[in-house]
Amino acid sequence: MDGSDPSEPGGQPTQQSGLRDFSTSSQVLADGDVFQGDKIQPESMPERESELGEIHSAIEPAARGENPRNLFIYGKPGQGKTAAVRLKREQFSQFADREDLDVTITYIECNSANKSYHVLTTALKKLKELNNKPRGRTIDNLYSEVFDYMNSHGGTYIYVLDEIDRIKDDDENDDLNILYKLPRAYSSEDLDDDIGCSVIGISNDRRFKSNLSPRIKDALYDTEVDFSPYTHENLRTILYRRAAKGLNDTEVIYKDGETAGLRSSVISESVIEACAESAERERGSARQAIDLLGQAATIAHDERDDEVSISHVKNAQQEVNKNYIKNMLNDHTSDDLLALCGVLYLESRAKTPARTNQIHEHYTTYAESVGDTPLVQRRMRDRLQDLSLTGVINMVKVVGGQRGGARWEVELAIPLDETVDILLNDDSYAEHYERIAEEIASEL
Ligand SMILES: Nc1ncnc2c1ncn2[C@@H]1O[C@H](COP(=O)(O)OP(=O)(O)OP(=O)(O)O)[C@@H](O)[C@H]1O
Repeated sequence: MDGSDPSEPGGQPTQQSGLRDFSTSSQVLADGDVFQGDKIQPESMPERESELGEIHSAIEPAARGENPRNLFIYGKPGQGKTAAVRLKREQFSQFADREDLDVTITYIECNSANKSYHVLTTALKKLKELNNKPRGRTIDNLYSEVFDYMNSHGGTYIYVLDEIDRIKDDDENDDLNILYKLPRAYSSEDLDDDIGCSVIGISNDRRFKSNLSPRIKDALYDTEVDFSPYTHENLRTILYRRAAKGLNDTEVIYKDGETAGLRSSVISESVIEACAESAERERGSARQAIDLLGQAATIAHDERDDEVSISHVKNAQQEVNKNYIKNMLNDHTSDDLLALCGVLYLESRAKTPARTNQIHEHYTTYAESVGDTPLVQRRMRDRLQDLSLTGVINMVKVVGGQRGGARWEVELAIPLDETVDILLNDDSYAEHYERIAEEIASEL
């Protein structure tokens, strides 16, 4: 093989052949990895100064040999919760090394450790630096092993439980629930008096707290920090720093220690503005803003352009929106999604804000069409409430209708076209929702 195009006499690749030359470099991208998922950890987060301060205050007692505070961090997706905790962990670990402090901060991703049992096996694997998680133990054994380890090694232990809302035990017994046990271990008989222990829980699910038993709530919620959605200005400065890292010939301009602008030959302020504006509209997610900029830069590179332009951003937008919406839908049950289909139908016919009885009518037809038993209106309204808590729809109570009573009004909070497109074409949804989505799409 000589790498030539066999379909062409003479073997030269052409535009028509659909083959593009590979390239080892890029006119715009200095390091595309900078925009990939959550691969790169920010070295500073000036937009989260006060939230970092709260994390700092919760951890710092450990430096004085006191027990650190339990902390609960809430915020919508992409608001820098994980990044902020990691940044503080890094900063504190360096300080602890310098000062020879015995503090262990263990980070556990509860998405894959979604039962108390799995959290404990993950904790043991990390604490004891095992190759695999321990197997075949009872939950009592695991608690004993974790506490024995802490008692015998001494020091202070901070457990970061990211996506803590994923922990759902089959056993309703609080005494065996990690969310009860760990935050109060410090004052229990499980740990020796000189051992410190606390929990930092991170969640993007507002429903989580309301579903906890009062005992767990009490144990877990010492201090709560809310990561409110990033503003347009926040997203702009986050994007400046990412652009300077990931794009060629681009640097942030600082004035008196503050971010003042961007100097670049491959991207203009207006393109950064467009990315920030789009992400702000979609609940101010930094992840989405960074994704969008990265996709736009990749399209510019693929097209062998020497600048990232607004039209690259527009092309990238649809793809990024779709990924974002898919992540949101993943968090919902089939009943939620059927109720959402009712909203989508009305939204596509410009009949929103809609009332629950209108949505229920379409929801019922859709549930029956896929062989599900429809919920009664009141229970379907609970499903709508769940969709509202994750930001898929807006749901407001309006007082003073025709009969003077209160009623709920609902409208879609995410882009209509992309949502319908996912239900219609995405492998995870199309099998169940394709027919329904076709009907909704018929008027788009
Ligand atoms: N202030 C910031 N400066 C630089 N990068 C940021 C900032 N905030 C967030 N990011 C980046 O945005 C992405 C999302 O952040 P992060 O994972 O911390 O969000 P999150 O709130 O934990 O989201 P989720 O609830 O979805 O897990 C990451 O790539 C992170 O590095």
